[in-house]
Amino acid sequence: MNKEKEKENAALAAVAFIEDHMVVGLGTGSTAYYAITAIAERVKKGLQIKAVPTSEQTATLALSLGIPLTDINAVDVIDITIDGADEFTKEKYMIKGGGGALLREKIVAAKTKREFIIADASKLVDHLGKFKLPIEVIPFARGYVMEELRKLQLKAAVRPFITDEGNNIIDVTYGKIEDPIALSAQLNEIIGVVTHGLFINLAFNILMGEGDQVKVFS
Ligand SMILES: O=C[C@H](O)[C@H](O)[C@H](O)COP(=O)(O)O
Repeated sequence: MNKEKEKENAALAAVAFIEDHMVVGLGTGSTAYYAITAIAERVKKGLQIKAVPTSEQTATLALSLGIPLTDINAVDVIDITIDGADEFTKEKYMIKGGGGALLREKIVAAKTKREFIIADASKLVDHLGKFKLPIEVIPFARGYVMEELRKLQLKAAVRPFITDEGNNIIDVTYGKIEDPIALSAQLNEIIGVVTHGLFINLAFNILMGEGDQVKVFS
């Protein structure tokens, strides 16, 4: 079974949870793409939802497919969000932000009742850290944060990319993250860090396509 089919199967399983009148968060990336196109198909058939996009890229895609959008600040709660991940463990710890959308994705996830993460089987890892951890920093703090990471003897590089919020991203090589909860707290303490790509206690279910099955981590 190929990776794209696994992504699509996971996406279709998640989209089945969407009901009329829900506020739906739309993720970003190549896996979320399958969910967005499946949602658009249901909207064409009469499904009534309002959607909150997690990036400008997703907003453009959703609008082009006829999915009605709303402002995140105009809703009290988001019922369901469907988003991808760069890596995840069976404890539902994740790294996100490979596509640079981590900040809005994290805000949307925090405001969501049921966050469904969809992925192909290659994203499941025993320990996070093979994927470089994205850290979003305000441009003014870029040099300072790089220096702080250097002091910790970490390999870090500024990504040639500006986020939707006008910030920079620093990708940090960890190799193996022993304690994601402690690392998350440590990174949040660095002045100038807006957020980082560690998502902890934010997924309701992870739906992973594996062969022609969809495995659920809850
Ligand atoms: O910033 C991007 C997001 O966190 C994506 O959800 C993540 O990078 C996974 O993307 P993909 O589904 O393309 O692997």
